[in-house]
Amino acid sequence: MAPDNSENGIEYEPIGVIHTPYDSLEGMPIQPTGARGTRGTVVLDEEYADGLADLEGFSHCYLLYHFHGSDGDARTTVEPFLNASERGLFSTRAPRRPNAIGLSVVRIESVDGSTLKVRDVDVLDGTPLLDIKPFVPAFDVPSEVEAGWIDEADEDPERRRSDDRFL
Ligand SMILES: C[S@@+](CC[C@H](N)C(=O)[O-])C[C@H]1O[C@@H](n2cnc3c(N)ncnc32)[C@H](O)[C@@H]1O
Repeated sequence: MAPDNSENGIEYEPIGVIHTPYDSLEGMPIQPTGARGTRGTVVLDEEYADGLADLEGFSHCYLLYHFHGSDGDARTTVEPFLNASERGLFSTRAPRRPNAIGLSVVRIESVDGSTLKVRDVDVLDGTPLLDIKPFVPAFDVPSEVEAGWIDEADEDPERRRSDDRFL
């Protein structure tokens, strides 16, 4: 049943769970570009299964989820995986944040009942799912893009692997 968010603050309930081959933070990819080909299964709670209708026509979708292995944290700087210096939290994708919400663009392989099979997943097995949205180039890809300090980062995001610094 959907949560009642009408009063005092916001409370989300997971709508499903993301299964992946990654059962440890050590050595896993840090972004979908580093997880190319990795298969995952998104299992939606039955009550939301009808919401997957029409998604099969899209090649990619966003998964929004809760970083369940990381405590929420109000610190405003972090040392990200890609650089050996502190950065402002909101210029990073670090999992330890005030609201531990992650997002990944993944490739859709199939939709079957309440199950969505995807590729290129960069999340831990058992990650609670908050939402799914289609990736739409006409909505989501701006014509000119700069990626700040990440454009000049020390490390290649495709090759860089995770550790447990954000536990
Ligand atoms: C840098 S974050 C990026 C995730 C997502 N693509 C984003 O931009 O929000 C990816 C890292 O978060 C960590 N991670 C993945 N799933 C997690 C989970 N469920 N709980 C805590 N940490 C997680 C792992 O260290 C992984 O390498």
